[in-house]
Amino acid sequence: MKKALWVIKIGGNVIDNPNQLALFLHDFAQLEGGKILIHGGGKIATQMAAQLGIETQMVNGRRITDGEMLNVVTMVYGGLVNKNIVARLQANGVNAIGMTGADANAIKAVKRPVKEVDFGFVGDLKEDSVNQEILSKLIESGLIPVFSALTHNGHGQLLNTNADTIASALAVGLSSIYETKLIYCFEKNGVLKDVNNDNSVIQNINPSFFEELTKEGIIADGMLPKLQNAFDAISKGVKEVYIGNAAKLSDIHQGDNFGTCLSLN
Ligand SMILES: Nc1ncnc2c1ncn2[C@@H]1O[C@H](COP(=O)(O)OP(=O)(O)O)[C@@H](O)[C@H]1O
Ligand SMILES: CC(=O)N[C@@H](CCC(=O)OP(=O)(O)O)C(=O)O
Repeated sequence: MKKALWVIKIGGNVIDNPNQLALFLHDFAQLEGGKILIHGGGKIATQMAAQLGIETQMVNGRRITDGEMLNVVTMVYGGLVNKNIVARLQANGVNAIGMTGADANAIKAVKRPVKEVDFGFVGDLKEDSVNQEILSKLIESGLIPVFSALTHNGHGQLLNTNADTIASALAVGLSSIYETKLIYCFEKNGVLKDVNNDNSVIQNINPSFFEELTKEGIIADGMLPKLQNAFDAISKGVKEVYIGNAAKLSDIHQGDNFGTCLSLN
């Protein structure tokens, strides 16, 4: 029987809130078994870029990343955010190790081809992007990898890669070794019928319902790529995918109490 592995993504709005982040990291530390954390930080990168006089442009939930913006996201995701999270996890008794895709050649990406939009230094992931061997070695040695939203192309180029996509690729890539459970944590209670009403959680979503909700405009903005990545993971062998509130991570063992559950049927 395969061992269980939690693959947990924490969103940018929680990272930007010190109290919520502290609570989440405390609960993450209590989760038993193998685990990986993936963090975003898009909101902080946008703020930092603005302070440097660099304008942010997002298309379909992805950041246009020219050379200057790549420098900003490398400093923010790979430095400021990643190292703070690692230090706080260490303080919670978790032997965390900060990672980008370049470290230990953990995740290789290809620069997104230029079509209607030139995204610049943005990386797309492929089926074989995740280095299962090195990651399972890290995990089996008792380390807890903490990934930022950066990958590399194997030729010296760092690439900015959506953190939801990295989480999905890690869950898929490691599913041949572990029974992976992918959990997207953010500041709301789940996928909501009314984005302003945290009591309107939709408990189950399958692909046809997803299509319906998208057409009706109920699912929009950053929730769109999150759900696309979530369904991609399930269709490629990830057993469980949930989207819910970072503050309720300790409920995850009783699946039904945690946000929105995604399934193929
Ligand atoms: N139906 C929905 N339910 C919940 N959030 C939604 C929905 N539609 C759009 N959103 C928006 O999507 C955001 C989450 O996406 P994003 O900001 O990219 O999060 P993260 O940083 O966690 O990946 C929420 O903060 C919310 O504003
Ligand atoms: C290519 C691309 O868009 N990368 C994302 C990576 C960060 C991220 O995903 O952060 P959140 O999870 O906080 O949104 C970005 O730069 O915004």
